[in-house]
Amino acid sequence: MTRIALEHLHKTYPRQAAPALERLSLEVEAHTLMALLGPSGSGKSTILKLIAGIEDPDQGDICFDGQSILRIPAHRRGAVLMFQKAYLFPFLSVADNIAFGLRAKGVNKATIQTEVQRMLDLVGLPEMAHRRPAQLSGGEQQRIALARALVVQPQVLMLDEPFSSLDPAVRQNLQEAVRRIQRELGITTILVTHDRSEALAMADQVALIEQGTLVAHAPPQQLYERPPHRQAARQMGIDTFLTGRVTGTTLQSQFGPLTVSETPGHGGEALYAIRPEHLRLGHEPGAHSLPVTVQSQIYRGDHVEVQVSLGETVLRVRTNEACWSNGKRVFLHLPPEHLFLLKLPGS
Ligand SMILES: Nc1ncnc2c1ncn2[C@@H]1O[C@H](COP(=O)(O)OP(=O)(O)OP(=O)(O)O)[C@@H](O)[C@H]1O
Repeated sequence: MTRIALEHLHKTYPRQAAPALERLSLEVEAHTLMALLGPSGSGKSTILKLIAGIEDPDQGDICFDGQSILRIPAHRRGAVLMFQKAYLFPFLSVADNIAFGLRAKGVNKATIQTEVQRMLDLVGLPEMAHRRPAQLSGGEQQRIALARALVVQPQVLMLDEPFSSLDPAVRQNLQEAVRRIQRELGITTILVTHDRSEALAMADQVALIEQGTLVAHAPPQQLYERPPHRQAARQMGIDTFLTGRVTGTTLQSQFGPLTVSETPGHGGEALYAIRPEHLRLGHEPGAHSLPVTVQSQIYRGDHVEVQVSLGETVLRVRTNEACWSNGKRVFLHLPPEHLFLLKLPGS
């Protein structure tokens, strides 16, 4: 039942010119999973380190259910952290690894035994109690690390890229397990990732972090389908932006006139975006098309990524056909219903 509030967090590491976090505020509702998504070095792990008490903020506050935790020592905050590597104790059995935190708390032997088995069942490895970490696969080690983190019944679970060293099948399997367990226990969880699909698949809310600041946060589908501004749209994989004035339903874009169905309600400059999978390529012009030149085509199994140039601008199109030869003049279709408005910078 823990709601986390990060309030104007500011952190500059010693001998660093730029702050790792710049007055960042964010709330994580109780029982939910918040994914922090952002490029390398954007400050995601620093947020976890501040919550865990590994580092202290220069300014700002961190509250659990309205109470500041900054004066509470790290080991009493009830926040556990799981990393990319499992860091299990190699000479202890799986059961002893999981029991470690309970022994440190002086919990009696019978309770420890029950709790360890409960955790092994929870992470789907009920028969593994007597194995050593070296006898487990990478995915199994991560499940044991999760069991070890959860056995102490923490208030907050923090996951720092816990799946990034695993192969895709194991990774998906563990993502699903973590999501199931998180929901079952209702534990407030923060997941750090730079994998967009992972954030979208797992989170109740996704927070986009860039250069130590919060760019946007919203439920995954909302953020993916309607990012609020260009910066968020870029992080959601969009790179086709159109600007210009709208008269009636015609956008006088930098590439030529285009029909839009959503209009800004003012006569000034407007900014539109369209997802790569909503762009269409064709050999014939149409009502909502622009002439482009094919630059390259990359076959990606479930889709083909085609890069086309429109004057100086290069755009990415996601299609199902691999028939676009380099240098060919074709037509890029922009369905009006998929062109959506973004906030203009400073608005
Ligand atoms: N202990 C430290 N001392 C000095 N600078 C640090 C330290 N830890 C992090 N930084 C710097 O702070 C910034 C934010 O780092 P942080 O690890 O929080 O980013 P991140 O988004 O988690 O990156 P990644 O995805 O690569 O793990 C980076 O510029 C990094 O170099």
